[in-house]
Amino acid sequence: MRVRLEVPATSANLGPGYDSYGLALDIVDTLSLTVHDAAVDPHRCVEVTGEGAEVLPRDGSHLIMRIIGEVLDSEFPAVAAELRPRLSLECDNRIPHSRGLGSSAAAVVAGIGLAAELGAWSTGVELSRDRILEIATAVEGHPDNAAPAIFGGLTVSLSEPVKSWQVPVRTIEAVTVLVPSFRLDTEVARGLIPAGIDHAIAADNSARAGLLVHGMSNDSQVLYEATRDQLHQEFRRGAYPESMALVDALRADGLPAVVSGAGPTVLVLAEAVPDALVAEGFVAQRTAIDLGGYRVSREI
Ligand SMILES: Nc1ncnc2c1ncn2[C@@H]1O[C@H](COP(=O)(O)OP(=O)(O)OP(=O)(O)O)[C@@H](O)[C@H]1O
Ligand SMILES: N[C@@H](CCO)C(=O)O
Repeated sequence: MRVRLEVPATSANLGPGYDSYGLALDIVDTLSLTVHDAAVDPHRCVEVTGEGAEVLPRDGSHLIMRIIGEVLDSEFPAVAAELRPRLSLECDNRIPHSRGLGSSAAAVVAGIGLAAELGAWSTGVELSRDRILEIATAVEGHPDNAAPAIFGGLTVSLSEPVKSWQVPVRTIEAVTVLVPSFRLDTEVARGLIPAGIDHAIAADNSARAGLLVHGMSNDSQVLYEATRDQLHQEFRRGAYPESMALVDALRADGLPAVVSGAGPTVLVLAEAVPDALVAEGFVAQRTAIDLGGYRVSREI
C-alpha cells in the first residue's frame, strides 16, 4: 500500500495580514509513503531529491517522518505501533527552504495528511481538514501557512480558536515571487517582532487587511494601498535588507510588493515584474495560485 501526496508552497502575511493571511502557490512538493510487509531499516527509511537533498536526515528524525509517527500515535493509537516500523518515505522537494515560502508548514501538513490517509485506510476513521489545521497550527505556532496548504487559495485564519476561511480570489490568477539564494530562519525573524504595537499602527494595518480582501476579490486597483504593512516588515529590515530594498524599489514603481512570510523572498501580487526591477541575487518566477490545497491518493 502506497499513499501519494502533493502539497503547495504558501506565502504568508501578504503585507498587513501578519500570522493570519496566506496564499497557496503552484510550487509543489511530492511525497510517497509506502507501507512494507516487514520492518524497514530505521536509519534509511527516507529518500530525498531536490531541495534539501544534501542536508535532510534519512531516518525517523526527518520532519515529515516525525510528524507521521506523532499523528499515528495521537490520532490512531490502535494501529500506530504495528505500522510505524514498516514505513518508508520518498520526497521530491521543489519548495525552497527558509525563504518565506512555507516549506516547514508544507512538510508538517504533508506529514499529517499522509498519517490521516494511512489511519483512514487501516481504521476507517477520517480526520477532517479542520482537524488537520488544528494539529498543524499546534506544531507551527501560527496557522497562516498551514491553512492555504490545506485548503488552497487565499485564506484568513484565526489562531484562537484555530479556524480558517477561504476568500474568493477573482482579480488575479498568478503572482510573481522573487526568490534570493540567501536564507533566513523563521525563528530568527520572529524574534525581531516587538511584543507590543502602537494603536495607530494597529488601526492602519486593520484597514489595509480588510482592503486586501476587497482587492483580491473585486478590485485589483486597491492592491497597492492594501499591501502596505507596519506590523512586521520594518522590524525585520535589518535581517533582510536586500529584500526590503527590493520591496521599496518595486513599490516606488507602483507594484504591490511585500516580503513573503518571514522572508527573504519578495512577493508581488501581479503576474509580471519588469526585468530591470529584478535585483541582482533574486530569481523572478511567475506562479499560479493553487486553489485546492494538498492532494492525496492511495495506490494499493
Ligand atoms: N520538505 C521538508 N522535509 C524536511 N524538512 C523540511 C522540509 N521543508 C522544510 N523543512 C525544515 O524546515 C526548515 C525551514 O523552516 P523555516 O520555518 O525556517 O522556513 P520556511 O518554512 O521555508 O519559511 P516561512 O515559514 O517563512 O514561510 C528547513 O531548514 C528544514 O529543517
Ligand atoms: N507569519 C509568519 C510566517 C512565517 O512562518 C511570520 O511572518 O513570522
